[in-house]
Amino acid sequence: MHDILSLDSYPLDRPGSAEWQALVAQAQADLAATGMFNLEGFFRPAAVAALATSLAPKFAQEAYTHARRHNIYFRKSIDALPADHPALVEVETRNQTLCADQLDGPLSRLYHWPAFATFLAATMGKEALHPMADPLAAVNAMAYRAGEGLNWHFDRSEFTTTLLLQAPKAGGLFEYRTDLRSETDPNYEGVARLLRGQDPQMQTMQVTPGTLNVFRGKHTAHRVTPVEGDRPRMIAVFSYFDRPGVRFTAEEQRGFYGRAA
Ligand SMILES: O=C(O)CCC(=O)C(=O)O
Ligand SMILES: [Fe+2]
Repeated sequence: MHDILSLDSYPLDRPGSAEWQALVAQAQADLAATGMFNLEGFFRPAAVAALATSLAPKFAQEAYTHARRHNIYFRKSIDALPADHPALVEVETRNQTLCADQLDGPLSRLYHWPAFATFLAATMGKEALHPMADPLAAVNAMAYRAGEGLNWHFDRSEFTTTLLLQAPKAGGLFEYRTDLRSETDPNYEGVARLLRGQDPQMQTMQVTPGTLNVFRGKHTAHRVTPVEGDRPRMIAVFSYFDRPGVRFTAEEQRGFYGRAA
């Protein structure tokens, strides 16, 4: 893994060592304070540049154009809400996705490296995390070209792990509103206010390519604003779960990837 990861700075290959424990403790402190942590330069700059270059033609030729209108919940309806409630207002998303079965190479290697899941589990205070058994969802790469983004949503999984591969010239900002809802309070009025663009607690995160970001997105609403300019924003998304064998349903696969596998 030394060829692609900065293991001198981020000793994921030495689980249990003092320096590994210090890194885990720092990540946990960041998560508690801000709902996320970033490891800047986690992926080596040369490796991340090479990966972006190698993925560009794949995006052009093979990617699924994910284009749809959806609400912040990615659900057709919410039992407690009338269909015209402002929390259900629809937004538009459009981006390019490469699925796990289209990604061999460094992203797949990292996803299946047991020490990566071990580290992520430790930061989350979990005994273990497991790769998905889903041939499409496990690890994805997404590209956002000019005018494309990912609109407001809550994640289905408790947290999301991403690696920025390429930054756009402008736009493509990651905007988020921490703890907009909770397990006990859906805060529909707060959701409506955010969607109206009137939430003063909305924040923006900017990271450099090669940064590993772990983000608690289940209750923190977030979006990627439309990219501007001719350099796409490219990002990898890694999905792990508490239990082994997790798969999307065929319907979920078709919704996200336009095909089932
Ligand atoms: O592209 C990003 O930075 C966000 C990705 C994201 O929110 C997701 O995959 O759920
Ligand atoms: Fe998300």
